[in-house]
Amino acid sequence: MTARDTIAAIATPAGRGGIGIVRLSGPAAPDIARRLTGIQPRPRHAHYVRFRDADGATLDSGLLLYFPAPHSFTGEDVVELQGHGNPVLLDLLLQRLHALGARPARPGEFSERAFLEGRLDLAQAEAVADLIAAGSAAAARAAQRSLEGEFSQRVGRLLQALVEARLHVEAAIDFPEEEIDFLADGQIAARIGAVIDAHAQLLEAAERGQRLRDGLVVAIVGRPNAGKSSLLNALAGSERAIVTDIAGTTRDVLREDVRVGGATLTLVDTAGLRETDDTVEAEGVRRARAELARADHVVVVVDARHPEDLAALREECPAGVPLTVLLNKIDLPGARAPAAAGSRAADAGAAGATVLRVSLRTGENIDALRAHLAGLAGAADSVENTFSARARHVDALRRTGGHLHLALARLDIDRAGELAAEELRLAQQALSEITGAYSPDDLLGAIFSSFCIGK
Ligand SMILES: Nc1nc2c(c(=O)[nH]1)N(C=O)[C@@H](CNc1ccc(C(=O)N[C@@H](CCC(=O)O)C(=O)O)cc1)CN2
Ligand SMILES: Nc1nc2c(ncn2[C@@H]2O[C@H](COP(=O)(O)OP(=O)(O)OP(=O)(O)O)[C@@H](O)[C@H]2O)c(=O)[nH]1
Ligand SMILES: [Mg+2]
Repeated sequence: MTARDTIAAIATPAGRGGIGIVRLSGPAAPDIARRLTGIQPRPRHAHYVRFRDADGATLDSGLLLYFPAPHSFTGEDVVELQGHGNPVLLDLLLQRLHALGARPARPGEFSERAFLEGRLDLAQAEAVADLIAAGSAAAARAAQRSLEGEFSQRVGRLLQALVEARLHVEAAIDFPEEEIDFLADGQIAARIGAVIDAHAQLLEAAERGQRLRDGLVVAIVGRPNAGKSSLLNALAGSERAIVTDIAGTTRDVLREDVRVGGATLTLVDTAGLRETDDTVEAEGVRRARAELARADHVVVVVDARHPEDLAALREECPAGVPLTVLLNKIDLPGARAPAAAGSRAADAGAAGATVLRVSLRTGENIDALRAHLAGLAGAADSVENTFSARARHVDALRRTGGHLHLALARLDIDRAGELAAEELRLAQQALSEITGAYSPDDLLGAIFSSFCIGK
């Protein structure tokens, strides 16, 4: 442990409010508090005091709290000054604290110190920021669960099983005369198999947690005039996009966050896909394809009078991205389902996708569409055991999984104990990045700098 300087920041949001809080953390905090207020703060006691300027004039009056190390949010000496919520007053107070020897905190520096002091692991520190950023009750509950260590504990349990499997492999290598037996009797492979199963469950849960945190990105694609922009407007509840009966109306990509059920989705409206000589429209089509390539989910809107359009559209969609097919305009005569179209191509187009028949004009079946989308976004999942997760965590878990599968292959197929051991070591390293037990140098800076100041 190295001695640290003392940091100060306004912890409450910018703007006027009932109360404004300035927080100090570091070894000089109690002394700075004493010089600011003239009293010696008692641990975990609320003092009503005057915050004084250098010349003794009252800057503000408020409450003073002192949490001595290590029993504080950061694990260092923490002082809170709870004054009136006026940004001018709070700035003056902060300047006074700087004059008394505190330095401005960087974004996330309080949480970073809590991490460095071992008060929170990395996933928990990230959950603090996610809790503050949560845009729905479900996302907030999930972040709370991560903050309480739910995610970290599950990572910890997997890590332990992985380390045990690794020890068995290492032991087998260390006793070469027994190695062949060890590797052949299938017990170690079974152990790794169990770790792989547990890993798959955790990855799935983390992906759900990430969807809750980040919201699902849903690209709306289809032929011109199918009703894509009408869909965006219907779900946004406003005339966000221009809708006309002219094919090729939408050219730019339009994004809109919409709430369905308890979840938030980002809908992406795009230009209708078709060959065109119009330079502007062609650029729109190019952008539509780019959105298609990076969406979490694709809604293909098809004019129900032309279900045969579906097969070609389906070919445009990247493999592996889940699809919803919306047969729109069922209010019009001539609307058909793909199966009824009698076309094999249309049937193939709908295979494996959820198909919903709607009219965006009359509103028919829109509720079913909403319920379906809410389910996709995780609102319908048992929120009870969901925890929040970030892309960083999901990425680390995917890399862990890759190494686990390789480890099993080395063992089972190649009978190469040393190579299996190395894969398990890499798996352990990737998994440890989540809670920060192992973290590459630049990772911490990247994580904490995205927090708010004062957090
Ligand atoms: N005024 C205020 N409200 C706040 C915070 C804060 O820092 N200040 N928080 C900041 O994020 C959150 C609460 N999180 C906190 C977590 C730990 C400790 C803390 O001092 N823990 C010590 C002492 C516990 C005790 O007194 O029983 C400990 O755990 O040892 C304080 C706040 C939300 N509300
Ligand atoms: N009858 C009927 N008309 C609809 C329905 N949905 C959309 N329309 C009409 O179809 C036309 C095209 O709708 P848009 O939402 O602009 O279609 P789009 O897919 O965004 O078209 P582009 O932007 O040109 O690719 C408009 O005149 C809409 O009013 C529907 O369910 N029934
Ligand atoms: Mg449009």
